[in-house]
Amino acid sequence: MTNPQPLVGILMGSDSDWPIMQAAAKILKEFGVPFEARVISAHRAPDVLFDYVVKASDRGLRVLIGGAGGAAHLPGVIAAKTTLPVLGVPMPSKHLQGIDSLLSIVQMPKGIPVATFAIGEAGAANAALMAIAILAGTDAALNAKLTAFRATQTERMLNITLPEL
Ligand SMILES: Nc1c(C(=O)O)ncn1[C@@H]1O[C@H](COP(=O)(O)O)[C@@H](O)[C@H]1O
Repeated sequence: MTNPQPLVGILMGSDSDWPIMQAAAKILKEFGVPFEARVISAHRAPDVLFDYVVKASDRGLRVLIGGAGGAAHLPGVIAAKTTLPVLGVPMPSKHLQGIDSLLSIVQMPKGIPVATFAIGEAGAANAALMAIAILAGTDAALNAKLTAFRATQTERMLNITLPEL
C-alpha cells in the first residue's frame, strides 16, 4: 500500500514530544490531509534535518510544523532552510513549563518568520488547523470541510446547558 503524497510535514525534536504533537496529526487525519511525522532534532541531527528540509518542497510538502521544547531551535532552523510556511509549536518543559520553548520559537530575527502557536496541545491542534487553512486557499473541498468544522464547533457550544446550582 502506498501512502498518499504528504502535504504537511510534522517534525519534532524528540519522541517525548509526540504525546503533544499527536494533536496535530489527529486533526490532519480527521480532515484527510496527507502528512508525515518525523523526529529530527536540529541539535542532535543537524545534517539529517538540513537534508529533509531542503528536499521538502520538491517532495510536494506545502507546510512544515515544528514542535520543540526548551532551547527550541528546531522551527527556526527549519525556516532558515526553506521558504515553505513553518508553524512552530512550543512544548511544555519540565522546569520552565514551556515558557522557554515559547520564547525560543517566537523571538525570530526579522526576515525569517516562524508562525508561533500556544504551548502544548492547543498549539499543536491549532498549527494543524492553520496548515489546513493554508492548503484550503487552493482546495475548495478542504475549505468546505474547514467551514463545516467551525459550524460544528459553534453548534456544540450553543447546545451547552450548564448544570443547575
Ligand atoms: N528543542 C529541541 C531540539 C531542537 O530544537 O533541535 N531537539 C530536541 N529538543 C527538545 O528537547 C526536549 C527534551 O528532549 P528529550 O526528551 O529527548 O530529552 C524535547 O522537548 C525536544 O523537543
